[in-house]
Amino acid sequence: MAVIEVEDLRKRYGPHTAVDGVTLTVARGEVFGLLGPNGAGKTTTVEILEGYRRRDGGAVRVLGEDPGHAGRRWRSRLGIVPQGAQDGGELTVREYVRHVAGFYPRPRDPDTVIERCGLDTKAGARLRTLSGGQRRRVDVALGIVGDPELLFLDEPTTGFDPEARRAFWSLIRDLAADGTTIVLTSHYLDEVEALATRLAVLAGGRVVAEGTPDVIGGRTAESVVSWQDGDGPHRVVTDAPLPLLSTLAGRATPVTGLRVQPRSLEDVYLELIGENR
Ligand SMILES: Nc1ncnc2c1ncn2[C@@H]1O[C@H](COP(=O)(O)OP(=O)(O)OP(=O)(O)O)[C@@H](O)[C@H]1O
Repeated sequence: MAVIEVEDLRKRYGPHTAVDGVTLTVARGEVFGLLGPNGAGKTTTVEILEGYRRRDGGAVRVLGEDPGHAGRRWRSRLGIVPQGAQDGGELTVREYVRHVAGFYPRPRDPDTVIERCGLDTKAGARLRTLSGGQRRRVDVALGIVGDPELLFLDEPTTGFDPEARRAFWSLIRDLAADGTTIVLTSHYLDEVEALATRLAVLAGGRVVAEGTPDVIGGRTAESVVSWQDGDGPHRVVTDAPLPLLSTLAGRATPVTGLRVQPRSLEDVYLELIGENR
């Protein structure tokens, strides 16, 4: 069943068209990645889906309702980790997470959420004393404490150290395995590749590619063959790797470090946004 249905979504800011006919569907339990350069329209699109921004055109259904007219009950089914971090302040992490849990009809246990977000040693610390990455973890805790059916994550791991990022990935996988639908906006392509079951690339307010991370943008149509020999490292992008491999196999001098890989998501992404600039 579709949790998000967007048809020909449009949004203008004065003369500037920020979202120019976006159509997409997200099914229950998917981790849907939204990629695109700065200014592509990702946050505008997501804020319309969250009911925080009005659209100028198109049809949108989120959890069966139009976000432009949905009420508090509908909102309590969403979890949102927006781009900007929450304010600091005099509350402790535990006080703040408990406070926000109180807004939801069936919240998760705040202490378990704090622990899952790697904040147990900071539960008693005041928000203003946290590092940037720790504050971001509080944002994630606030986004999931309501036990949302649909979770929006806008660049969630900015400022995370590598260990915290891996722990976050495992948290997201657990949430998805429990049936939470997740929309993940990120500039970290490795993050999207690791987590997304499907993704869309936005450029200039339009969807320029959509698919699973392994096939998007014709990723599997070509392979990258790389190896080393006496002349140094080599890298060839080809749609026919087998003849090249058999040539390399027949060489008198040895070839080392031979690898055959699909094109990286980064290569494909840069090509897509370059074509649609
Ligand atoms: N409130 C606003 N008023 C005027 N223009 C806006 C407003 N919000 C966004 N825009 C413009 O709309 C376009 C899309 O912005 P948006 O924030 O949706 O992009 P984004 O893909 O989320 O970018 P980023 O990766 O930088 O977060 C940009 O050109 C931006 O300058």
